[in-house]
Amino acid sequence: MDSIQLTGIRAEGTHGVLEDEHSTAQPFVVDVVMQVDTRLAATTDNITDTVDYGQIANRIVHIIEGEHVDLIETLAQRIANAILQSHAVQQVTVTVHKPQAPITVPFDDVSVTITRAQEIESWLLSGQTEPSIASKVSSLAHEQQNATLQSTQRSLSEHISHTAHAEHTERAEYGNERNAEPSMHHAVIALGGNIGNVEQTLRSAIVSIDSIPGNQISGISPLYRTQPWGMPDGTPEFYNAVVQLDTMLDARTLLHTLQTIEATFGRRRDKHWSNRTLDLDIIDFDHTTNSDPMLSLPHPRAWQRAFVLAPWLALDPDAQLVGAHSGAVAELLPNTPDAHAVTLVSQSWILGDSAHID
Ligand SMILES: Nc1ncnc2c1ncn2[C@@H]1O[C@H](COP(=O)(O)OP(=O)(O)OP(=O)(O)O)[C@@H](O)[C@H]1O
Ligand SMILES: Nc1nc2c(c(=O)[nH]1)N=C(CO)CN2
Repeated sequence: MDSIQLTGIRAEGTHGVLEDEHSTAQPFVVDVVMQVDTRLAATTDNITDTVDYGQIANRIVHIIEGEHVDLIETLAQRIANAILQSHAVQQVTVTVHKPQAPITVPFDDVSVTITRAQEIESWLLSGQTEPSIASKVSSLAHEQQNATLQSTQRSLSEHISHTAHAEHTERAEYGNERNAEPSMHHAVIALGGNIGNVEQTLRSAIVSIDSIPGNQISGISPLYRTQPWGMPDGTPEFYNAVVQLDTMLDARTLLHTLQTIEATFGRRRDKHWSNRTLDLDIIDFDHTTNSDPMLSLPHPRAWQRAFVLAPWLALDPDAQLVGAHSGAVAELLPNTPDAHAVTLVSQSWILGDSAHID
């Protein structure tokens, strides 16, 4: 198997058993070896067919600088979990060095090395769940994941062959370049829901999106708890997040894929703005604009929704909305009616370690 190696990633963190280590940052250095089949990428020369090592480096720094843990074993596990979010990585070996560890004799370095392989449940579950429950949930998650992937891929290939027949003369629009070489697009997708175990659903939905051939999730926002926007009093609160996606799909195929994933997670479309298990909206696609009601770009209501703008801003402080209500997301956010109705739940929810959500 091919491997991609990233060594000497450095950042300061407050990890350690001693009280003083909880407050005084010290350096941690991380090396990773990722097992990736690079043959497809070498043929297509396309980053979405491999792993983006720049993204991996950012994830590692985010974890080192993030929430305190006592042990470098735990830190290594969190880093492995975060790397295995990229499904191109089949196995990863993580070494965490702590060169200034509080050891009272002269020493060069202390480190831990772990090897973990790709298993969906390795990052869907925190390892903090009670083991018997964990194994049940993990196999359910796995089954649901496989079912989602198969049904989405089936639906996607049907959609592609249908549209290829029906619309072969159509002009290229918002990334729908039927006669051109496929190219890479950048999308921002909002996720939300207010029925069931939404946190788990959102995590699984992200895996599903990332699993579609040609897709690579490149950024995941923190998780927010949000008051229902434009919905009657008594509506259960929502959880919302935003992801950035590199995709070879055109915008319409991407929307179709997202709707198939919504359906697999039990989304019903009986009423407008109704309670839902999962909602996936395309907020931005290559900064293009389009007024087709079937696919409006950017999303026509994003500019007035803190439940979209707050996670987007947390993910990308320079985010810009294009179109009729264009502007920096940082400037649009304070003017939204729900600006004070969004609460940060967790930065690292995707790793499965946020506070319990009922
Ligand atoms: N940018 C977009 N992202 C997702 N759906 C869109 C977009 N633009 C238009 N649509 C269309 O909107 C229709 C309704 O979508 P959906 O059921 O997700 O709406 P909603 O979540 O209830 O409301 P809202 O669109 O205000 O968030 C979809 O069938 C889809 O064709
Ligand atoms: N807080 C919150 N409110 C909403 C949401 C949502 O995701 N979060 N989605 C809606 C329709 O898409 C309507 N209202």
